[in-house]
Amino acid sequence: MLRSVLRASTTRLGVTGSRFCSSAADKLVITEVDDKTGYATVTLNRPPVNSLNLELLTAISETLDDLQNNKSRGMILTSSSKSVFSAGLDIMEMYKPKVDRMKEFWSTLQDVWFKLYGSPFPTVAAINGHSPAGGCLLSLCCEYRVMCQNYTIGLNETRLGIVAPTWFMASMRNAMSRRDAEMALTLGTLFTTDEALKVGLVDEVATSKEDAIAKATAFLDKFKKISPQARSMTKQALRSKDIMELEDNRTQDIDLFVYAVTQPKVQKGLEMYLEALKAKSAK
Ligand SMILES: CC/C=C\C/C=C\C/C=C\CCC/C=C/C(=O)SCCNC(=O)CCNC(=O)[C@H](O)C(C)(C)COP(=O)(O)OP(=O)(O)OC[C@H]1O[C@@H](n2cnc3c(N)ncnc32)[C@H](O)[C@@H]1OP(=O)(O)O
Repeated sequence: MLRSVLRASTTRLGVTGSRFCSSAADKLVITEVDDKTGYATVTLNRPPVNSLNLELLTAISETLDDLQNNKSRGMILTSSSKSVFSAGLDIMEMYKPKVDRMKEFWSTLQDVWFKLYGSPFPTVAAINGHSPAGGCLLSLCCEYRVMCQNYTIGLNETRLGIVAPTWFMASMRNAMSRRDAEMALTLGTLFTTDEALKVGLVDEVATSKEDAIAKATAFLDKFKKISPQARSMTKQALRSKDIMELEDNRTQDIDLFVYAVTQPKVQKGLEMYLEALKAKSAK
């Protein structure tokens, strides 16, 4: 039985700050905690495609703080959309950008990655829709991925003429073999659910969102008899090299992002990609 909305952070209009929930529907991130298990289901709620803009990333970051402060027993990350988990970074944050906002945007994405990839509590992504690029990254930060049938997932940055940062790559390498990660990253492969299962990009396939949540819960249940402290220390030790690498290079990483994305050739590529997306959605 879902008990409470721990916190529903940041309204969809992008007002920074937080309010305790009145109506969850207008929140960018909805958090519900199950009374019995103590697990939090965190639902991304930025229609139509949960593209990750500064406001949504801020809401995710605040939610992860809340879960950590409340000593969460586990988190299931999912989406309110019927067909998209997350369309990745909001391309509008990168197309004709204002540099100050762009820096804040990237720094907030880094925060989300630190908090999710390094979270002390166990995390599962219930991927109930397409999950390209930044959407795939969010799921890769989790320890386990359950994906519904007939969607696509992958780090497809090279298809947009951009390069996935090294910490995106490290997250993928943590889930699948180095060889498969290299092929996937260089080709910008978007895997179908079944293909993703074969290469280990996802761990289980589900028949519906409910089935995905049930499987995610079963994964979290596996830790019932394991010491939470031993579990989290083990996870963090395994991931610490990747985390320290970005910690040591945060500013350079932001500068590189700004430099790369503001290149005229990259801007042109983003413009064409956006046009193609809009033309497709207009059909
Ligand atoms: C070694 C390292 C060296 C250097 C590295 C240094 C720097 C790195 C520099 C940059 C790194 C950037 C990393 C980027 C990561 C990203 O995440 S980029 C985003 C990639 N995302 C995608 O490619 C997905 C695009 N979207 C889709 O494919 C589809 O929308 C979908 C399959 C997700 C869903 O399909 P549909 O349900 O059919 O929905 P529509 O396509 O009709 O879309 C509805 C609506 O939403 C708009 N939209 C979709 N995706 C985005 C997006 N990502 N951002 C902004 N807007 C998006 C789409 O245009 C439609 O809009 P309208 O036409 O309705 O206005």
